[in-house]
Amino acid sequence: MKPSVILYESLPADLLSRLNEQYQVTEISALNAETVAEHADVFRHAVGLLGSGGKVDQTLLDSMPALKACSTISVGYDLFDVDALSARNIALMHTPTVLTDTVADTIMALVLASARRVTELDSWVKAGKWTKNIGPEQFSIDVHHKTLGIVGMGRIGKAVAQRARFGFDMEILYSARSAHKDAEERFSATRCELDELLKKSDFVCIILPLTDQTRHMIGAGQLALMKSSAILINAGRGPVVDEQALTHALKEKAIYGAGLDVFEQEPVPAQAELLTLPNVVTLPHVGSATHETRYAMKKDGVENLLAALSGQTDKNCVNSSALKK
Ligand SMILES: NC(=O)C1=CN([C@@H]2O[C@H](COP(=O)(O)OP(=O)(O)OC[C@H]3O[C@@H](n4cnc5c(N)ncnc54)[C@H](O)[C@@H]3O)[C@@H](O)[C@H]2O)C=CC1
Ligand SMILES: O=C(O)C(=O)CO
Repeated sequence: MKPSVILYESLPADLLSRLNEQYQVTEISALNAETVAEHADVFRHAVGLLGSGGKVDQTLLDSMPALKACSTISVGYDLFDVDALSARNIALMHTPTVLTDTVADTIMALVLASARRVTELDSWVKAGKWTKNIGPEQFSIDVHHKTLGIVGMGRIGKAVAQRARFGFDMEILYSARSAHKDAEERFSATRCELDELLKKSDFVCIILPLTDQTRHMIGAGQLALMKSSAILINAGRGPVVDEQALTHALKEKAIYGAGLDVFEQEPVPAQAELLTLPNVVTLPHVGSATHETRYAMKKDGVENLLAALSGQTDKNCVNSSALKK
């Protein structure tokens, strides 16, 4: 009998058949307490777990004594208890390379849409309000030649810097725990403290992972440092920004606007005050969600799981250094 793998995200037929060649695959609708209880026996025997969006914590691991590898169809892995996985010698695989450019494109879309009021004016035109020549009420602000501050100068941060520098002639500032000489050389990026970045930037782009250190890194105090003409973009994880403080800053016009792909609670509740504000552009966490990139992520996810289950964790493994070979 083939060893068992649990799949909690749908796969295209070609990728599913690659898994099926070697493993008995059980597909579940989502990873949660109900599906774990429903398929308790499969969870007890499964050696692999593939999907995205479910919490993989100690409670889940206790129900999976045979688990050898998890493969998340995402680059972010904040839903995983990495220490608990490493303590059990379970590999955690992710998809860090295939989505970088797509997410950077989404971030530039948020920069442009929020600065040039694309969605707001689109609604205005469609509502039949364009009845005479436009005036200053419809004017917006320039993106080109402005200063972009990047908080999270990793793979995606650098891809954003590249677009901003060479596509829009923007000055690039970044704040980071250590210097990124490659970004300084390629994009003439200047490293500075977070406070200075917030004070000087016309656009503040947050593309950080969610960790104990980054949770609410941007709160009322940080927003107060930003220029009243500046725009905040968050495409990392929602809880990095204190949403209540952001709502207040936008309402008071303490900052010009925001572009958000991620929220403290997802899906963002329909009654959230944030959604009533004209100076915020919202997306439903679609940073990587193009047909091409979502296929590439799923392919990576399958290949990562197959590799990890055959003992290969040299590529795309979050906790390779903690694993006993
Ligand atoms: N909106 C979306 O659909 C997507 C969101 N993401 C999010 O973006 C994050 C970043 O992705 P990548 O650029 O591929 O990751 P990365 O690991 O290449 O970059 C993250 C950067 O943040 C820095 N960082 C971490 N903690 C920090 C701290 N406390 N202070 C300052 N800098 C800190 C790291 O040193 C690194 O340079 C992911 O972890 C994920 O949460 C990623 C893909 C899609
Ligand atoms: O990969 C991630 O971390 C996402 O948020 C979705 O692509």
